[in-house]
Amino acid sequence: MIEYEGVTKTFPDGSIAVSSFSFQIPSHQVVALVGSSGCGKTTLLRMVNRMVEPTGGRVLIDGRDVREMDPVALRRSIGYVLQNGGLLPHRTVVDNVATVPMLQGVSRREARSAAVGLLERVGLDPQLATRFPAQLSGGQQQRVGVARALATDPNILLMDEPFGAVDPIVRRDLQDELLSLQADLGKTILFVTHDVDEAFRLGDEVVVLRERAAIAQSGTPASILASPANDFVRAFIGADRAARALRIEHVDGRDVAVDGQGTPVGVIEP
Ligand SMILES: Nc1ncnc2c1ncn2[C@@H]1O[C@H](COP(=O)(O)OP(=O)(O)OP(=O)(O)O)[C@@H](O)[C@H]1O
Repeated sequence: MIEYEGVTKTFPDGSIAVSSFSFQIPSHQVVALVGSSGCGKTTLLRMVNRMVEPTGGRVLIDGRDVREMDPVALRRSIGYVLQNGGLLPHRTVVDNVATVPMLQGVSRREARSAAVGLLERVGLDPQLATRFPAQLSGGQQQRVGVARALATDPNILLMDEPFGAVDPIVRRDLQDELLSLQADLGKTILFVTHDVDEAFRLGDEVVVLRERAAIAQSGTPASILASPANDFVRAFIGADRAARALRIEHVDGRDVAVDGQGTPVGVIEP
């Protein structure tokens, strides 16, 4: 479990990125932090692996204050996926995935062979393993980023807008892939996005943030959709969502779900 206890971050220039944020991320769950640009999502994420140190409050992992942990060991024990992949440009795909395990003492051969397995696992053709990152599409690079984050078999994955830079179809594929990996692996995942649909699709729980990481609402996607806590959440989860509000029509003895524009979107099973 990851716990934020009254966490605050004031940067040296006086800007307050996070003000008194408290939240618990249960183990083996995906929690999606969603909010507009600049609301403090990345700052929150980076506090877990100590890339940002809070100026107040504490972050605990399984009851232990992260400040008591060695930052390098901590970072190596937590998977981190960034929007642009964050891959090392001068190393091949397979070596990008194998590097951290090798730093941890795994032999080159073993690390490379595990890396190829992981690349397959995230849906990447193993033939691409000897390419360099620049020779891959954006979506393929993100898959490598996920494989690399998983290479040390961490309990925690931090994902910062990992699918933000790819087209909607590839994005959807990557989301599916993550959901299927998570069904097998059961990691504790903290996922940052500004896209409400993505947050609702991936999060077991969603935290809607406003400026300075104030929690506007948290809960399951269904509970937030069913009863937005206030006008901010209502506006944030999308004016267009009202247009998408579904209704049931009876057609040929079956219940068909129809959206706000009258487009049938599916059949309701009895
Ligand atoms: N090193 C820094 N020094 C000063 N201010 C910073 C620093 N890093 C972030 N901030 C400020 O803190 C606030 C939160 O930034 P953060 O990157 O956490 O937001 P975000 O929600 O992740 O935004 P985005 O979605 O645009 O990445 C912003 O106002 C930002 O300008």
